[in-house]
Amino acid sequence: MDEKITPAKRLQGVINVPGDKSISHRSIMLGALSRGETEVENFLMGEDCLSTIRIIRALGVEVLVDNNLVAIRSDGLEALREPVDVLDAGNSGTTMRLMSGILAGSPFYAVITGDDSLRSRPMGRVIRPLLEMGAEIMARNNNLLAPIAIKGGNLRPINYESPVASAQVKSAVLLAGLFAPGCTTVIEPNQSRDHTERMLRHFGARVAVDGTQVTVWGKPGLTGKKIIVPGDISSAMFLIVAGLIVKDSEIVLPNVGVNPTRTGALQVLKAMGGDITLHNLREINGEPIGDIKVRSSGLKGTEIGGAIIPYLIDEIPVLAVAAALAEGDTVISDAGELRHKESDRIATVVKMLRAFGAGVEEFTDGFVVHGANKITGAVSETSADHRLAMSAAVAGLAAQGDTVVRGAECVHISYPGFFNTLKKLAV
Ligand SMILES: O=C(O)C1=C[C@@H](OP(=O)(O)O)[C@@H](O)[C@H](O)C1
Ligand SMILES: C=C(OP(=O)(O)O)C(=O)O
Repeated sequence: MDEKITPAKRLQGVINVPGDKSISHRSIMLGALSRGETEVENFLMGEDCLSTIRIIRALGVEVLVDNNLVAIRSDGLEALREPVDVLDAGNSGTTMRLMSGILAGSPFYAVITGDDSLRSRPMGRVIRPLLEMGAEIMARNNNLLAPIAIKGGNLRPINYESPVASAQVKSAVLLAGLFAPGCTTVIEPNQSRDHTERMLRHFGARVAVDGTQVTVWGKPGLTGKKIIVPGDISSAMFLIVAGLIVKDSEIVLPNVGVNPTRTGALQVLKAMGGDITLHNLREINGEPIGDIKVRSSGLKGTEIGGAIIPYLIDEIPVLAVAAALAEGDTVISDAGELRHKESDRIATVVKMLRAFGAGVEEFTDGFVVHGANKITGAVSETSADHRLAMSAAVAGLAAQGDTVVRGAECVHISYPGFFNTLKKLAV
């Protein structure tokens, strides 16, 4: 499906962004491992999270869906049953990697696969530690790629030093650690998002965090809980950048998750000169949330690299759009992980920005954007990558001339209703 974007004169409105994708996945998985009922409000009904629901159902746990409300009923850690067919994680890396940890702990045989994109993404990073914990695992291409066949059970706890800062790797090992007697520890090179740690505590697990080191105590008695999913800061970021780069705009986004391991892009945009303010800060189910207000601003180029990268990894495509309209250069480095997402997001972002007429140079682990105060409308291919499609649409709002976003239906992965929201804001 193609979506046509016309330049916006200004953007104005109050928008409730959909529920956080990372937290939605985890609410279903931890609900399925907890005794009793878990009720999830504001669940993200995006394709990725629906893949998680389908898999949990295929493992024998009841999941009821009513609009954005989800209820899970489970008998606890040992409730899952051997699935009769292959499990399909679709486009979702989070589903495949976190579920691999749960399957490694469960005493039965299961095979998990995904779409073309997911079958080309690195899975050795979760398979290696799970093998070390004692799971039997076979996967394509020498245990590097899905489909992954897992015969789980009888795990031992490990101390795992992860070579990558990845919440999916950390979470896979911590979730497997729930099934192992004793303490399982993960150490990361830099801290990644900590939703798993926060939610494990909420459900009653014992978790210790010391800098980049996280330990979970195995065999906990988890109990069902109520979860209210905050608005997704990663989805909000498309509207925030749009509000900054389209003249005379003012947008308010209530109830958005502002967990510090997710707000790197807010820091960067503020340092670039963005008028972004946070209001009504509070906490729900162990996650900080607040209301975000953004006004159009003149932006300056910046440098993005080092320990902040995991705190803004999914926002780099849209930050690159902001950089294209900023004064001066923006350099993004230490971001090699982008090559392992739904598309190779270094190559695809560079190609997208060039289509809009921006000056960009590609490196192995990042790129530099030569900012200018003008970009021109483009036909943007999206490589079936939701974040690319939404970034191109945001660029189109501030470009001169019309833009066409090809394959725009992929936004359903994380932000159903995205294009309607843009239309509503363009008063
Ligand atoms: O744990 C999660 O929910 C996620 C972790 C990140 O991936 P990595 O762990 O591969 O960095 C992120 O890019 C993804 O969108 C969601
Ligand atoms: C990388 C992403 O998700 P996942 O790894 O779950 O496919 C994303 O949503 O940008």
